[in-house]
Amino acid sequence: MTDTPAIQLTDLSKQFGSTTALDGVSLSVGSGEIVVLLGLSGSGKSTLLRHLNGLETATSGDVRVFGAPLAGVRGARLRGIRRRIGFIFQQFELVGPTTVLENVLTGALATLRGPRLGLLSYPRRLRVRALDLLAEVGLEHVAFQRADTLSGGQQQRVAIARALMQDPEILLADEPVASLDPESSQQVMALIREIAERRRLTVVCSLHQVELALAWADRIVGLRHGGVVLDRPAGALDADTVMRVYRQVAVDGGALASALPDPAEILGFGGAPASEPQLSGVRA
Ligand SMILES: Nc1ncnc2c1ncn2[C@@H]1O[C@H](COP(=O)(O)OP(=O)(O)OP(=O)(O)O)[C@@H](O)[C@H]1O
Repeated sequence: MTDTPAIQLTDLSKQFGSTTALDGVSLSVGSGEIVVLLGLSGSGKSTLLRHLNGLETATSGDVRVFGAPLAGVRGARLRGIRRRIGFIFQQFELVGPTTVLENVLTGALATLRGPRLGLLSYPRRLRVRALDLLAEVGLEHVAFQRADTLSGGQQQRVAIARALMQDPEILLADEPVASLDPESSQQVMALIREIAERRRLTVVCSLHQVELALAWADRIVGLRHGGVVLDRPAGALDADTVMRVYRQVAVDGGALASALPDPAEILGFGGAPASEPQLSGVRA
């Protein structure tokens, strides 16, 4: 790990009109760290991720990636930063009617001039590289198949290969297994971890599965109403502890809450989180 954090957020806040999506988030992620963001639906996970590659601009506070502030960065400089950051999404975002290989190749578009249409419009060295990446995610045998003929788990692996075409140093993942069955979810998460370790990537990934997060992450950051309420090494937490916090939140200060230890005590924070009426986003 280098001394400069890969990601540094200082007092980051984001307003969408009257909605506070992020509320004074400070977070430092070291190079090579694998971090999971947990939190109820609407707690700000996607908004936080989107700030990390300049898809959102902060209302206030500071976002630094590789030590460089993102505020006011536009055009070629922003594209240069984004090239170092891969992003994978819940719905894979593949072009269904085109081949798997061409989908992977689109990951290199930011490095090329002009539009590309068809496999042969990409330089040979990139086609070779895309095939190598498909082999890395175990899908070289479907390279020439249409992307929309693959299973969800396979499509997410194609999306991972596409992100790797950029040779990123940071990988952001927004609920990458939310559309997958439990077995495919395990496989995809194992693959991301394996690739991240091999390539020494910094990973920030939002998830809704508490058990999976605990088994997979180096560190867990819990968001609530756009603020950080938990930041601990995964090895220092267990599912019961994390779920107690969700339940405490869900019972709105009722009987279960009073029967449990103060979450501030469990989590090492100064103040207990306020009540949270919705539990619909918890899919643990
Ligand atoms: N572009 C937008 N315009 C207006 N409000 C937004 C926008 N993006 C997010 N929000 C709001 O900001 C808050 C945080 O949303 P965000 O999508 O970051 O939550 P999340 O934790 O990722 O939720 P989920 O787990 O459901 O994906 C929510 O209240 C949401 O409605």
